[in-house]
Amino acid sequence: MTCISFLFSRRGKYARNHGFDVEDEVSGIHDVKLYTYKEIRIATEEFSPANKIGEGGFGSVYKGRLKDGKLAAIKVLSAESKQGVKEFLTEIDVISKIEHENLVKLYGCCVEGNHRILVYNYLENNSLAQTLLGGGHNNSNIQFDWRTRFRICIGVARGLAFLHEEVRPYIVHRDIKASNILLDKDLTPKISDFGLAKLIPSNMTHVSTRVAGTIGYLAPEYAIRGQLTRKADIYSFGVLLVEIVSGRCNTNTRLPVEEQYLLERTWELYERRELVGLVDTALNGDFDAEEACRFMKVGLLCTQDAPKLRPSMSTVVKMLTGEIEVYDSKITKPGLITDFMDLKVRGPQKTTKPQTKYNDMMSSYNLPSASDKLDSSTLTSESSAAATVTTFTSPYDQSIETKEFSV
Ligand SMILES: Nc1ncnc2c1ncn2[C@@H]1O[C@H](COP(=O)(O)OP(=O)(O)OP(=O)(O)O)[C@@H](O)[C@H]1O
Repeated sequence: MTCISFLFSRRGKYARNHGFDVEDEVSGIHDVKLYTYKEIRIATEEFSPANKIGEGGFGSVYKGRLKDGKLAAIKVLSAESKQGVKEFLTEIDVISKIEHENLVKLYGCCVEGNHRILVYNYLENNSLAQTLLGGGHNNSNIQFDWRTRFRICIGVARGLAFLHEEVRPYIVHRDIKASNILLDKDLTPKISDFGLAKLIPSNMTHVSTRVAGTIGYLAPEYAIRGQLTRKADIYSFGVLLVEIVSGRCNTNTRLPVEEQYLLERTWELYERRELVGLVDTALNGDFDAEEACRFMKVGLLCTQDAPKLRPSMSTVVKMLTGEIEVYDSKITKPGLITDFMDLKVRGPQKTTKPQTKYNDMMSSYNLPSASDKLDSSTLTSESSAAATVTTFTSPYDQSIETKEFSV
């Protein structure tokens, strides 16, 4: 663990000097295998387009076969981004030291000249965003029956409980979402993409940080004040849980207005005691209704407005498996970022219509599905007197940076 703090303090120095001595930094990490660029070129057949399996905020991802015969997913950091170098180091730092059935495994990396490459265990069945939530636009023939979804939800919950409660310093992932849950050949879920993760010493209640994450999964208190605790991941997990049970993305502007925001819809149906109506129709009624409704109630608990009302991940695991009961009396309206936008936008301007700004923002992002990329690069929303400047920046994804607050 000393290795981690050593690494971070050195990183600060390099950052101030406008550069990262990446090779130097990587050599400070002992548990990671270093691949040569030649090995990577051979594994990916010279980065053949036929082997390209994805594109993320980080750069391109290729499938490759390593010298020892193992299949690997090879993430090539695009050359331009400084931000990417930081994330590259974070990712190595965080996952080279931990191992769990529900976390993606890093085999090693390549840092030669300008090349920054991460090498992972190859996972055969893509991400939940591309398969379960792919809306028929995917090549997957996976049948997400109720048992499979049950196992996936519990697997992700266990992976997160491990990060939050079993490693020291504990880790907040910060970007739990459907595209970061990969599935292996047995459909065991693996949490991936640790580029935004934060290591939080146990004597600190939270860290204040620039907000980064994905719209639709962000806990309101984190989006508003930038206060990061494990509860922000738990909120994102709650959103993901409801997505898995319902088979719907958290935001879908193609649906009728009252159904566009999944969490709002979940709360509405919960209040009407009609939660079962939200379960994915693709299951053709073949599911355990008691379990499915319990899962959605846990989703509501995880997304409660007050972070302290959200259960810890180990409690979530027990609620999902039925070891701990989920009491209706504990469930109140979830924290919705739509409400936060109302509040902020209304401010002293009493005439501003509730939700207008948020809806405008969402439609200008044109978010039909969680896996879609943005094409607008920056959108700024300013509420007049409060001098609140919320900048939504997205070179590649739906990331939010909140620059200033006055709540
Ligand atoms: N270990 C892996 N095994 C198989 N496929 C992978 C693996 N890692 C990534 N991929 C594929 O590459 C795609 C891009 O992954 P990456 O983590 O770079 O970006 P992302 O999570 O989709 O988006 P973002 O970086 O914007 O959050 C994934 O959606 C997945 O299809």
